[in-house]
Amino acid sequence: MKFSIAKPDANIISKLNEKINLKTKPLGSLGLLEAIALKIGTIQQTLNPTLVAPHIVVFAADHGIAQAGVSAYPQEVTYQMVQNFVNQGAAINVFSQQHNIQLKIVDAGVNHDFEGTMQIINAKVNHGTRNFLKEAAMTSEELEECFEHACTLVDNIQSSGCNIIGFGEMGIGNTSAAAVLMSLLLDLPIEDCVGRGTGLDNEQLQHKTNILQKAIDNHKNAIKTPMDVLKTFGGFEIAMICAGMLRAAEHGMVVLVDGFIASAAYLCARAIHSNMDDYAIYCHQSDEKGHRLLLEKLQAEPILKLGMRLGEGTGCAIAYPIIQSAIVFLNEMASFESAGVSKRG
Ligand SMILES: Cc1cc2ncn([C@H]3O[C@H](COP(=O)(O)O)[C@@H](O)[C@H]3O)c2cc1C
Ligand SMILES: O=C(O)c1cccnc1
Repeated sequence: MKFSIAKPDANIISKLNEKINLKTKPLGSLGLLEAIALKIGTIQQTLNPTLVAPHIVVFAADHGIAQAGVSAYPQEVTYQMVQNFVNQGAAINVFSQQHNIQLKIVDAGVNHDFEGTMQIINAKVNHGTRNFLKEAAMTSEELEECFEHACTLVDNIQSSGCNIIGFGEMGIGNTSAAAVLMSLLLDLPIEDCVGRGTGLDNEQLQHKTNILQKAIDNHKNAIKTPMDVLKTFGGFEIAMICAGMLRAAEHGMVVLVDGFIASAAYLCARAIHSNMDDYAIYCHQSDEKGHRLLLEKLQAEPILKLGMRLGEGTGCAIAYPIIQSAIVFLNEMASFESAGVSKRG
């Protein structure tokens, strides 16, 4: 599948900077809010950007690698949490509701049959991936299916008017997949990428690291492209987030990047299309060990650092009102001239 993501015209940057600098404040004093306003203005090619119909899409899927004892929780938590999403009980439910963000829950490949639960979008590719310690997590056809589902979904959301979208995930074992993606796509030792996920102790963390190193060794000769990495070690939810981000960028939408797992999907997306970076806002720095280094490698300054390590898109939801503040100051604050305030001498 090919994505055509335009490089936003940089001509507007000087005009946006001028507008930002003429606001009644010392130069640069709104810090990261100024960078966010500049980025969204550039994406939308306007001095008066808007945020319309914000959405968060949570993709859920199971992982064969969970059989290797790499998570502190059992696999059935994935489907139980999907039911919790439907019943409005999860963290992402309450935060999305708090900020008027529309939430969509997608079964990307959970090892459970939901039997037509209305509120779940059915994009099930399989009942979980295969165990990548032994074989590739998915087939090329399954990966392609993930891309198709995600693109259709983002097309539908975009045609409802949405211009800002975040992606979340649920899948026991997915910090393992994400750690391998990070290690291979950023060429870093696996030890620097592996973390405690849902809460492993030191011994379990060492086991997880050993397993992931073994898995990398088993497949390393077969991996050449970012799509190979995604197919071999990814999850259905991670592949759908990757494709969803690419499609959203293609539509000129603002893409909100959540925590460690969503960021690993983002690494795949930017490896597939280098213009992806122009559309991304990094919502928070997760407490999962590899995330600080991942963001550092992207030279990304996250909006928040709250010690959160949950996923589900919660970082996107929590950061959203701050992004709104960036838009509000750009559109509504007075300028030195309109307010009759003297400029710097
Ligand atoms: C109750 C519960 C709710 C969650 N919501 C997100 N995750 C997060 O934890 C999982 C990844 O961690 P690991 O790789 O260690 O399994 C993912 O499902 C992620 O979304 C949760 C985990 C649990 C247990
Ligand atoms: O940052 C995340 O996305 C994360 C970290 C730990 C567990 N689940 C998700």
